[in-house]
Formats: sequence, C-alpha cells, structure tokens
Amino acid sequence: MFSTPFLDIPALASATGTVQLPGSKSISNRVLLLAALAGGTTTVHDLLDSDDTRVMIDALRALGCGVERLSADSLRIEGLDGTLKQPTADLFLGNAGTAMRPLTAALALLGGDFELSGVPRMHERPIGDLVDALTQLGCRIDYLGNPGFPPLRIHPSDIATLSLDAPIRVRGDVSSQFLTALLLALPLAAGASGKAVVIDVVGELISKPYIEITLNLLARFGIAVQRDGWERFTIHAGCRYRSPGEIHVEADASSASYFIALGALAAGAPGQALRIEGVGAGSIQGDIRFVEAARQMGARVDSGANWLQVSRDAWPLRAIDLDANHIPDAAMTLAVMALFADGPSTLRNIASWRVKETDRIDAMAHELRKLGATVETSPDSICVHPLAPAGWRAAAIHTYDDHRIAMCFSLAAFNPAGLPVRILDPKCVAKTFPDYFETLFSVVEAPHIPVICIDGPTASGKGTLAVEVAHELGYHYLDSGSLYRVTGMAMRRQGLTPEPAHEAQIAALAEGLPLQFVKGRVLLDGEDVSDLIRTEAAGMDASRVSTLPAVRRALLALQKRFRQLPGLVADGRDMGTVIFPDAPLKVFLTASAAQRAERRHKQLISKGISTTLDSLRADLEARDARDSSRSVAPLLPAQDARRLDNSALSIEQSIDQVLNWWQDTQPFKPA
Ligand SMILES: O=C(O)C1=C[C@@H](OP(=O)(O)O)[C@@H](O)[C@H](O)C1
Ligand SMILES: C=C(OP(=O)(O)O)C(=O)O
Repeated sequence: MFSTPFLDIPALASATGTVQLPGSKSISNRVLLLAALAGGTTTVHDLLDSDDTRVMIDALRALGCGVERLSADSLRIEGLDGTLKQPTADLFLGNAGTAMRPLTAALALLGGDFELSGVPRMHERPIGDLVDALTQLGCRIDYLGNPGFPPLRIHPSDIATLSLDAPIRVRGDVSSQFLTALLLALPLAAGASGKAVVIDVVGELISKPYIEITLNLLARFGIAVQRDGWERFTIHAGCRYRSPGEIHVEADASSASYFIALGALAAGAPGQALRIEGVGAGSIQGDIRFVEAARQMGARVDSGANWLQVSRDAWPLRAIDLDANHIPDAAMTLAVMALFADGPSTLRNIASWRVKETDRIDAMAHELRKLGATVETSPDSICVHPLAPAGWRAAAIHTYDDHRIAMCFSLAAFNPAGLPVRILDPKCVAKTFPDYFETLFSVVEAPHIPVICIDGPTASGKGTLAVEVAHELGYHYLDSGSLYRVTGMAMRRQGLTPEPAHEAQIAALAEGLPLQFVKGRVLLDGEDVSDLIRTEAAGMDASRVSTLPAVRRALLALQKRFRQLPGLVADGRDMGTVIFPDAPLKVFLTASAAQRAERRHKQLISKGISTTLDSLRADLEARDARDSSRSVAPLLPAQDARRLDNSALSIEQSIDQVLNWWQDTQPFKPA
C-alpha cells in the first residue's frame, strides 16, 4: 500500500497481463456476520483483507466470537449460535456501512449494551430508517450525536417480547443496507419466536442487486426468505442459521470495474487483452453488470464463470445515458470513462452517491473539472463531457478519504495529452483494496517512467537522501553502488571466480540478480546481505568483477530494469550520466572533504572501528581525485545536474530541497 501524502501516476499507454482481485467486500462482511450468528465452525476462504473487513472481524472478536486467522485471506470462525459471550462492548466500525448497519440490527436483537461508532464521515451517514424499523419492533437504540446518525447506543432488549405480528416497515430509498441489515438479523427473531417475520419496504428500494447478495448468502446459511417483488420479504418461522462449513468469497466485482475500464481504455496490441481473475459472468454481485455498461461504451469483454477478458474495441468510447441505480459503486468508474467518449455521458438515479464515503456527486464533479472537463450535476445525476486532447490538465486529485475516487481517477492517466495524475492520500484505498495501485502498476505500461538520479562522491550522504526521497514519493530505490559487491558474492556462492573464463556465467548471474533494496538494506532473493557485502573480501571481488566487460553490460541492463512504476530514485556515481541520461531530475550531491570525513568517522566509531579524522580525510581526497580523473566513467556531474552541497544542511533540509526541485519539474500546481 502507498502511505505517501500523494502518488504521481505518469501517463499510461497500454495494459496487458492478468490481475487476481481481492475478495468482495459485500460478500466478506455478510459471510463474517452470518458465520458469527450461526452455530459451529465456518472456514472462510479468499476473504477480503482490508479496513472494512478488519473492523468487522475486530467487532466479532469483541463480542466473544472465536476468530482464528489461518492465512492472510482465510479465517476460521466459531459461531455464537445466538448467545453473546460479551454482552457489552464499544465497537469502532470505521467507515464500513456493511459493518455499521448489519451489526446495529444484529446487536439490537441479541440483547446487550453496545456503543457503535465510526470515523467522522460515518457519523454523517444516515442510519435513522434502520433505527426506526428496529424501534418499531421494540428494540431500544439512542443516538449519541445527531439524531438519525451514528454513534449509537444499543440497550438490552428481550427477543421474546418483540412485536413481530405486524410487518416491519423499513424505508428502502436511502440505502439498501437497512433492509440487508434486517434480513441478516431477523432470522434470530423468527427462530426464537417460532413466528414468520415480514418486512415491508417503504419507498422505491435502491441498489436492489445488493439485496440479492444478501438473500443468496442467507440461503447458503440455511435461511430461506420469500421475496414478493421488491416490497415484501418473509423470513420463515422457526428458521435457524446453519453454517455451510466452508465458504469461498468471490473477487470484488466493484474492484473489477477499474480493470474492465483499463482494458477498454488501453491501446493494447491487437489480440492482447487484460485478464481479470476471481470474478466473472457467474458472479452473485450486482456490480458484475458494469460489464454491460462497459460494452455499451465500447469495451470488448469476454467472460467465463469467474474470469473476464477485456480489450479496447470502439475508440473513442461511445457516450452513455444510463440509470445506474443498480450499480452505484461501479458507476463512478463510468464517470471517468466518460472523459474518453464521443459525447456527453449521463448517469442517472444515483442520489445515494451523496450519502456514501463523501458526497460523491459533488466530489466527482469537482475533481473531473480539475482535469478540464465540463460537468453538470443535479440532486441525483451527473453529466460528464468528454475532453479533447488539448483540453486535459494535470491535476492533483483530492480523494475525500473515498477509496473509489482514488481508484477511478487513476484511469485519467490514460489521457492522450501524456499528463501525469496526482492522487492525494492514496492510502484511502485501504477500505476495500489496499494493493490497488500495486495491482494497477503490475499490468500497465508507461512510456516515460520518472527517475531521480542522485550521484556524488563517497560519503556524501547520497544513500540516505535517496532512500528518503524514494520513501516520500513511493518510488522504487536503486543502490547501484552495491551491485558489483552483490555480483561478487553471488559469483562465489555459485563456485565461480572473477576470471575472464567465467565472465559469461558471471554476467548471466548478474543480469538476473533477484535484488531488492528495502529500508536501506540490500536483499538478495529475500536474504539480507547488507553486512556480508561490506567485508574486505567482498570489496576485492567487487573490483575484480567490475573489470569484466560482459558483467558491466549485464549490470547496465539490470539497473535499467529498476525503472518501474510509479518511479525510481537511483543513487550512485553514473546514474545521471550513463544509466538514466533522460532522467527529469539529476542531483549531484557533494559535501566538503572535511564534512564527509567527519560523518564517516562518526559512522566507524559507532561500529567500534577506530580510525583518525586526518587519515579518513586524506583517503577521501585521494579517492575524489582518482574518481574524477579516471578515463572510464569518471565521477562527474551530468551537464543538466543540479548541484547540492549538503555540508551545512541537515538531512531534512536536503530532502526538502530535492523534493522541491522535483515538484518544479511537475505540471501540478501545489494542492
Ligand atoms: O450492501 C452492500 O454491501 C452495499 C450496498 C450499497 O450501498 P447502498 O445500498 O447504500 O446504495 C453499496 O454502495 C455499498 O458499497 C455496499
Ligand atoms: C459505499 C461504499 O461503502 P459502504 O459499504 O461503507 O457503504 C463503497 O464501498 O463504495
């Protein structure tokens, strides 16, 4: 996950490969609650691991439910079977509607004293219609803040005394999650009372396909519900939750929408499609119908039961006019696709957008306008005009702590103007898809991946500076100075010696080195070799392999391969001059020999190695002279490098300077 203040996505061109998507949020949280309400053990596979499921799991644990994590995406749940082990708890439910609404209903019926709260935005998301329905039944719920909104206090009630004779009326026109909450929880009452429970929906039910997910999963847990149109739902008398034992969660169809759009937008080579695995035509999620809308706009989509294959067909895309009430979440993706269409596109009947993670109609309009688009809105619709190539502007997209805004605006990086897109607070994707950007970067190609080169003499502090700049920008990091040392070490491990006779083998080894630089450490195939490559012998081997031309060529190729999305910070001695001569920012870092000698002295003393300042300084000066006068790859600043003398600067000041220079190269105005 990118936890940086912003993430810059360079202009993207094509997309190919396969993505495996994380589990469905809507299915995961329903299954977790149903497994907790049922008796016995349920093993859940392919569960979504994200903020929304974590708050649900933490809540179930706080209620005394046994939850054992088997792996990152599988859990074993010991159900409560109708009896709470912890009848009092304060539950924090973040911004997860699928936790707040269903838990409110379940806890109101289970009996106990609970406080339910969330992030500030959750306290602005309505819950009054659900509380009204539960109050009619005889449950006691107080608002702790504004009436109609969380936080809530739920008081104990006796399930035996609930009024179940008349149908329970619930409004369905603000959120379908109120009806889902009642459907998931009321089997408790139907079971305990031996009476059928009838729910009547008041007003036109929105987001209907989510009710189908609820009914489908209730059936998997042994609860049959009779549905009469979308107005009346009857839960059979005496029903009981029965665990299916094992259950698999499909991949998230709403998350699939970004990749379906990607396939439609990216100019892939003919016959090359983007493959999406884990969800397909057999999905129980309503958002799979995003495929129909994408096809209407011009995507070519092939599908199997649990896979999709997408490529660009019509170009520009065709404008669309759609009642998107059935796909409220995925429809946001259409609003960004509309920028690439042949006319204005309108999405209608989406008033619920206004009460989700943010007011999504206003937020989408505001951010689309920043890209240059003309956008019209009404209380329940949005109309987006396409952008001509010259109309696009580089924008820093505010994400309002809304995962879907962050994800759908990443698609703007396909703009024909070749502009990057800045996504502010990219970690908001943690709600449902923590690795969204990593997954995106694994299948897209960018014509120009940015590189920041930081070259300079030994002990100038370039390693520390480069690591920090990479960290701030969420970029990859290349410590090129360690490459010959690692190659030497890998060579010895293969039983080879630094002789010309082994040159080809060493070069082959060097080119494929499975190297990573993580938090200032050097990892070779996952093993931390940072200290091993710093020995005297490793230094000797490094300088001997560096004289073999085939090895130098192999390492050149290896270094270039570090240039990956979203960008790279490379430190060394010839990054800006030889390896990445087209880098948009090159920094030549220096410090006085006296300063560098002092820093090195402190470093060695802290490691218990005794030495004198004078001798260190003399060594450094001699090395500088050798480095800058040698005929092969002398240590010289690139012509277009910016010089930074950090003798009198703190590390923070140096980082700020480089980040400011970087900002100057970018087309974004400060956010
Ligand atoms: O039941 C569900 O899992 C959901 C229902 C929808 O909400 P509304 O019914 O409020 O539209 C949807 O937007 C949300 O992301 C998940
Ligand atoms: C509306 C959403 O979430 P929630 O489940 O919190 O309602 C969403 O994921 O887009």
